[in-house]
Amino acid sequence: MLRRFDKLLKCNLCYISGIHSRSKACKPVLKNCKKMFKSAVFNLQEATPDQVKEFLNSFDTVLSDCDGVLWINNNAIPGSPEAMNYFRKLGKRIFYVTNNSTKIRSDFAVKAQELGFIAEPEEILSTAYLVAHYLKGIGFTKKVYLVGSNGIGDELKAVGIRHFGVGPDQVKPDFKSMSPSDMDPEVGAVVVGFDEHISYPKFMKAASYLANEDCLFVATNTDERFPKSSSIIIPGTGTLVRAVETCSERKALVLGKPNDYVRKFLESFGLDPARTLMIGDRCNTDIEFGVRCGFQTLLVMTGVTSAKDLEKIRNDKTPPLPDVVLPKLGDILNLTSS
Ligand SMILES: O=C(O)COP(=O)(O)O
Ligand SMILES: [Mg+2]
Repeated sequence: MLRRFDKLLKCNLCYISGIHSRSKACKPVLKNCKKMFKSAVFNLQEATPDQVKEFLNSFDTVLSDCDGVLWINNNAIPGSPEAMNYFRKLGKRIFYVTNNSTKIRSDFAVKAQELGFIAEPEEILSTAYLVAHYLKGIGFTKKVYLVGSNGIGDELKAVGIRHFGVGPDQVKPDFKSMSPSDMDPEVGAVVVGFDEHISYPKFMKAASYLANEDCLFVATNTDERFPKSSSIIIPGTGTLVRAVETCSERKALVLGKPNDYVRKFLESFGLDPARTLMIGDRCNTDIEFGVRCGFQTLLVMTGVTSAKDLEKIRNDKTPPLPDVVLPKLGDILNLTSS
């Protein structure tokens, strides 16, 4: 028999697929479904204390996105450390799954700890780490031309892969004077991650290496923007990846959420998808990833995807909607104490 909370989720799915009113399973919870007509996803704040309890009992593993769920830049989102630590106290296994490539795992763990989260480097799954793991896994022995930061560079170094390219390019007085002698014949892969020193010469080099079809093209993620704390837009890594794809006329192998490499990597931990919760602030990466993996999904509204975006996604039916939504992760604590 379906539990009450499962029924709610089912109704949500029925509604999205447009067969809500014909589904018998929905009838017992039509009252709740009416609320969903407004919000399109189940707002956990509208759950009864028993439903919240059931929700908390319905997963053993929590995968949380970082930027926009746990913190923005170097500031914790109020309540997020307490909520994550509460999950841990309940005995949940925790993984921090971030598309961010600017740090090695141990530095991410230090950042998390400084912001109040209990975190170990082994619990961090960042795209810098994934790139090194991927290249090592395929036995890559050549050099990497890296459009990215030291986060990726240090992870590559840790697995014995040579790389160069971090930091500002040595721009010649006239960029058109770049010649084949400026290219390193040992390069066998171009890796693109977040690079605050991105420049025209870097695009020229990346595209020129990629003109050799044996040269691998790997990217960390395609997030369009970082979550913002003011009206200033901070372009995300997707901006750079799409630019290199354009000038190289090739498609990158993208390792970060929502792509398959993260799922394959997590498989080694033996997670039960039905009892895993993916928390995110972005529907086209975090929630899409959770849905592809068969996880439960929780969207918080402290990062990229806004209520207005959700409405648009509901109409366009893409990317997938989350199962449940909360204004911020810390709100879960208020629901459990009532
Ligand atoms: O760095 C990014 O673009 C996003 O990082 P996130 O996956 O932790 O939100
Ligand atoms: Mg995020």
